[in-house]
Amino acid sequence: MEGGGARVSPMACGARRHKALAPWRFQSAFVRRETNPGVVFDGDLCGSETLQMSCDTAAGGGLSDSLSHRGGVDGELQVPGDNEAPKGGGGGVGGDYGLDGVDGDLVAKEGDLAAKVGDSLPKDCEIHEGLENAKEGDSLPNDCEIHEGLKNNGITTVPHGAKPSNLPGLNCNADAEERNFVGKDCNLEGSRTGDDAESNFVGKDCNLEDFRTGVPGLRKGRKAVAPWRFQTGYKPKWAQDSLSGNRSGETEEPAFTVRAGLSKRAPVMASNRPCLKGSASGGQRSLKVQKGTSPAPKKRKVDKDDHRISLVRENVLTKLREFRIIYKKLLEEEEVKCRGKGHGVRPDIVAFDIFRERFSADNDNMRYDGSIPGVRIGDVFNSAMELSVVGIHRAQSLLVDHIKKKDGTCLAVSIVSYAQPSAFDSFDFLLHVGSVAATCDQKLEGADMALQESMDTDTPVRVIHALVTEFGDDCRPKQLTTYVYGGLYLVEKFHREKTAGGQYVNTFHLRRMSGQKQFNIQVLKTKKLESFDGTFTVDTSGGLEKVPISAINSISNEYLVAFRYISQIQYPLKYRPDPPSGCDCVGGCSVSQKCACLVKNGGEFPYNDIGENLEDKPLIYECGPSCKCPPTCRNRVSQHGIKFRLQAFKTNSMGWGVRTLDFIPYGSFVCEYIGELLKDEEAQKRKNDEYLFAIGKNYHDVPRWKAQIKTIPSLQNGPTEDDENGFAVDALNQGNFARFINHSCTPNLYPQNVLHDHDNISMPHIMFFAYEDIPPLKELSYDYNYEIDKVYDSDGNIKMKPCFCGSAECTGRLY
Ligand SMILES: C[S@@+](CC[C@H](N)C(=O)[O-])C[C@H]1O[C@@H](n2cnc3c(N)ncnc32)[C@H](O)[C@@H]1O
Repeated sequence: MEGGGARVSPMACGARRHKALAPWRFQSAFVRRETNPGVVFDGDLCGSETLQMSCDTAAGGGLSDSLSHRGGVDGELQVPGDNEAPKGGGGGVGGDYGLDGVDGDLVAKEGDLAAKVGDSLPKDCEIHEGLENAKEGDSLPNDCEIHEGLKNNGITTVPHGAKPSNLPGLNCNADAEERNFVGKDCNLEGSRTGDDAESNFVGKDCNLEDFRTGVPGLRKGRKAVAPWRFQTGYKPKWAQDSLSGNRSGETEEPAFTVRAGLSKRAPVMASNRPCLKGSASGGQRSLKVQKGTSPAPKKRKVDKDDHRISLVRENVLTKLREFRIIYKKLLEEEEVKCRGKGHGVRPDIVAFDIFRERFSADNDNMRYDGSIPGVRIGDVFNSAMELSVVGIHRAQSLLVDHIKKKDGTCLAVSIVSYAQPSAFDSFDFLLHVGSVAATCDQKLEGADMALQESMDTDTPVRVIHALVTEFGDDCRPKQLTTYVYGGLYLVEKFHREKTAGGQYVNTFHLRRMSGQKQFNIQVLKTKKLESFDGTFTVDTSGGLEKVPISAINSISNEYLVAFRYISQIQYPLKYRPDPPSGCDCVGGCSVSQKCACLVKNGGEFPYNDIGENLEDKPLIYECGPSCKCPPTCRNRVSQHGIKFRLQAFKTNSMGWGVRTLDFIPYGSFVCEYIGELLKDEEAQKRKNDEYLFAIGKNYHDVPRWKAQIKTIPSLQNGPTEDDENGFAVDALNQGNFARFINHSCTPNLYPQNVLHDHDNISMPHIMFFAYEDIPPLKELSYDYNYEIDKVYDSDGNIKMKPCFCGSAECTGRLY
């Protein structure tokens, strides 16, 4: 981190000194891409398909996936277990995962995935009772048992006697997570009953209390006025282009575009981001604005094949979206239940049942071997249930999914591989360790026999890589599993190896079929904790956040810089705002009841019925402490704090950054920018302005807010003195993890002005919302909105700083 920053002599700019000095960065006021009706699916990225499918999907609709909410709660989701990721776990997390490159989402490296004996599995497996869709011997190996209680989760095959460490993604602790699908004969009891399952999906102790409550204030910054960075009220360039029709970067033209009907949600592809023509909030981006260089949009020819393909793809994405919506709703219900009494049934399983009812016909008719139309190599799935939803691997099938042919023989059609790639491994070759035979004479059975049949008949097998990220510490190790579709493989050969224990292990060699798209994603390294050579902090918030905020540095031994962690804005005594007047909606707020808070919002709920803010607004009034409505009121969203698991991590070129470990649906509240409230003059005097965020100044700067402003009573009077001389939040010495969120020219967050605990529009809360669906492991970013060539040092010289966001739309300079 550099100190000093954009210091400017207060007088350097004449009357509006701040303006000249500071390119105020970080403005909200941006336009959602949803305004662009088209949904674009990404094409190749670096020679490979991207991991954005899940995003796309969600783009359409919505919802949160298992990961997200699991995290939501206590971060207990992932179960740890002393088992480590199998081979290659890699080396810790690290690197600039999200920002460098569009889809840098997940990332992994190539690796020979070299599975070792026991790697992906087992032998005497047990299927816990209640597994409705799995029958004994179904997809599994020898000597399997079925235990009670586990319904449909396809999860529980566990090898007798196998060490946890042999089972990637397997958790044997009480916290255990079932989603890894592997299971082991360990303590899944809880899971069966749903107890531990909840840990995985809702957070262990169901700390979902405030799961979807409010959002705090919002702010606007006036460009001219605000000196520093971090102002709300700005519109990313691509967002603007989406309105204007301009776009750039044709080289990143998506493979195809779906024009209709995906959903209310905005497209998410980075490649579809048009070039910005000028900032909605006043043209901060002087370079672009001055030059007016936005190229005219090029029309892409879409032929019939493209159209057909896009429809198929759309169908897949729609299913996934539907599933996520169902799942999200169930999570919310689960949250309510948790508040009341105990745990319920795993929502992902229930969601899948509901989904199946709705889409049963489709699934039944689904072609089941070979590639699945509409599913692309590199597509990312957030849970095993999602694999089933799109048809690449049935939920009840554990590691190997197989089908019965007419002649009665079984054919393996897909494998979920938990072999973790290491740094130099290749995805081209895969070893799958099947069941363990008691004697060398024993016949192949179940899934192993199906794999042999696939080998004999040259039947391609879909391979889904289950990438396990460990992110806890020794005491509370946790895992995050993300599934990436790797393409078709052929089973080349199989052999039996004698283990030290005298048993024979069925080992299958699979080779990736040539001619497929490269599978070159980088995988978050999942190094064994004990050999991790970086630094790791379990919770940088020290328990102040509902969800722990871990910090990891896998590129050096440097710990997160010291600062005082606070979870609420620090108001100097003299500026402490008064509590607002509240509404009287005892039974809950509604537009028809003329809720006083909704009236302040212009007569409408600012959020949709699942708490999403789908479009930035000049200001949002949430219900607050004086209101009579319950905490579950739909008009309380950002005030309930973070619900996604987020992690500070050391990037290669931008210092520390923040990434999500969960899937974050578009429109979701992510976090607040917390720090010390300062008057502008005071902020100007601070030597280090790297963590300053100008607030409350830009309500009237955004042309497209004009209509909305007319409906918000508090903004009727036009710019006030405070617009010129307002406040800033400084997170340098005290703040929350949001201080580590880096800038990107194609950000995935936007700041929103929100008020809930006071009514002073010059000091709204800065609440970040997801500008798009954000997949797990993606770095979070927002646009600092610096005005190029308008940042000065203390001698009045223009300061320049290169931008390392890595976006295709990068302007090259931070300021
Ligand atoms: C609010 S801090 C963000 C957290 C910071 N990376 C850290 O380690 O504390 C802003 C500073 O991060 C760095 N930074 C953020 N985004 C950047 C980008 N896209 N390119 C280069 N540096 C960036 C710059 O040094 C900037 O002044």
